[in-house]
Amino acid sequence: MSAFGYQLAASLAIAHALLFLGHIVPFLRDPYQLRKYPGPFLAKFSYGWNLWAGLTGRRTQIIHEAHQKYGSVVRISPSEISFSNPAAYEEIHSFSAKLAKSNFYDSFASQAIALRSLFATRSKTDHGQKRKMLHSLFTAEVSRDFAAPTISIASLLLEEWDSRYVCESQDRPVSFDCVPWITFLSFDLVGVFAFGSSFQMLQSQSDLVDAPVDWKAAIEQLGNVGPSLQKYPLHRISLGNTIAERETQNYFVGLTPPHWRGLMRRILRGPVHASLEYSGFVAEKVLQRIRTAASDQDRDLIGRFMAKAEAQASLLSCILLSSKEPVQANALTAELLTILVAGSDTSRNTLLAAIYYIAHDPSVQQKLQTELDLHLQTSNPAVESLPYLGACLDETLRLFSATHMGLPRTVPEGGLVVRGLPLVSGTTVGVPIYTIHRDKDIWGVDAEEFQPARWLKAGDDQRAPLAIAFKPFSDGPASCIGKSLALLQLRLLLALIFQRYEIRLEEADKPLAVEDWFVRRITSLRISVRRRGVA
Ligand code: HEM
Repeated sequence: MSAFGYQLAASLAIAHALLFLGHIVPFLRDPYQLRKYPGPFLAKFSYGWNLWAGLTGRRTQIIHEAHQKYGSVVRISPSEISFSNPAAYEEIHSFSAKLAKSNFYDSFASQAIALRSLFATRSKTDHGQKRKMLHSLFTAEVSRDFAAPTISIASLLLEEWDSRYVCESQDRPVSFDCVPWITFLSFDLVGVFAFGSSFQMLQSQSDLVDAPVDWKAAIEQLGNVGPSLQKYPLHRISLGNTIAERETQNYFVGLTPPHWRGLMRRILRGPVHASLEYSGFVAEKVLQRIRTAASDQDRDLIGRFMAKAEAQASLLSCILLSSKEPVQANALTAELLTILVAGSDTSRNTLLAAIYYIAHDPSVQQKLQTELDLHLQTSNPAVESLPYLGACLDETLRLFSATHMGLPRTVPEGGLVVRGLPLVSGTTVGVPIYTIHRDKDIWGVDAEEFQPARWLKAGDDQRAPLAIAFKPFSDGPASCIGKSLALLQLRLLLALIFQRYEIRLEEADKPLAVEDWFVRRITSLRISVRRRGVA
């Protein structure tokens, strides 16, 4: 063997030895005292199993199957335990529990802006302060201000569907993929909520938006918001694809152990760039909106703008007007980076799933339509009080929670006992929402089936156990801040869509086409629509 051959063999031997020691030594030392817990063999030694499960796009299903195989406590990485018992949710996520978000959330901190959003904030104290500040912008009362814009934006969707897909002869319905339409709708709605104006995607039938070519210039400008802001050369980016790439990247990086994250980001160079472009886009939108309030003429415009109820309640307007401090453009941008995603992706996928489930069962669709016809007046759609509509939505959120994984939390100093098991400080714990939503002990033998009636049949004594195992919006201090808005909009949209159309699935025998990342993503849903009451 040549000298080079010896060198190569020696290097490989050292690399293998290091790799072996790097996994075996921690396993033998067992710093988290997790050796006694069952789980996939590789997960005992390496974070690779968890990352591999993520890369397959079926991680929640894989962890669900691991629970079926190993029981209610499963070790899914050298430092992480998954609990499938619904009672563990309360112990981990309640207000009295002291667990902070795990280092998974570091990956959701913007690479472009030093400040963290509420969602990515891990320190309990900082998170509590931010939450207190933002709370008043997400109350049920504020959400109700968005009912009117939701109806008017939804009517654009319905007009488009009427003109394109409702044909004279209902014998040959036109089938189409409704995913792009619901995507445009969701972005337009979150645009109104966040910036006071829609992205007009339904009008343009495109999710292309203008973003600064030089994203860094827009970010730098955030630190120096003056009356005369710089203009940037812009280019068109697909907001849907950019956000999808950003979210997938955040999810993979979050599943990677912290010391390997730099390498992972280098591997995911394309999505990392998409994420930075997205930051530039949001920064530019924030700057534009602040500029609207900055000059004399714009103050006038803002005055008129604020007179409109829906604009008055827009997130940005509230922050701008309620803040006594000078506007922190970078803090706003950090928050909006999350809210544009959290407010569109989750609702979009939930709405698509609800359309799928309701259309899948003609008897469910008919019952819903009977309720809508009896009680819904277009002028005043009091959707909050419609029980079957509420049951359809709850059942959708049960079977299809947009955020469905075990939301990882870190055991604090001093350790913690979960379900009677002592856990040492630093251990990561989670309860997969996907799995507790399918627990047969709670939901019955038909747990896998879409049965809205289960919510109406449940007597008062049965509601408490159901509530313990129903966490689509999570629970406790870091639960979904947008829950009221999401529920209001989803109820309205479902009511408007199903009162107008009878919907059929083109491929009713096929399961939903879903990709499983941090937010579950429906990739296609082909339907046909028939105007109700039209022969
Ligand atoms: C069906 C729709 C929705 C579902 C299923 C949902 C679900 C969730 C869940 C499970 C969490 C906890 C995540 C975690 O701990 O890692 C969460 C957090 C959050 N959601 Fe939602 N969400 C929805 C809609 C919305 C909307 C419409 C908004 C805003 C407009 C929003 C904004 C947020 C924010 C900012 C957080 C972070 C809260 C915190 O850390 O305190 N969500 N959501």
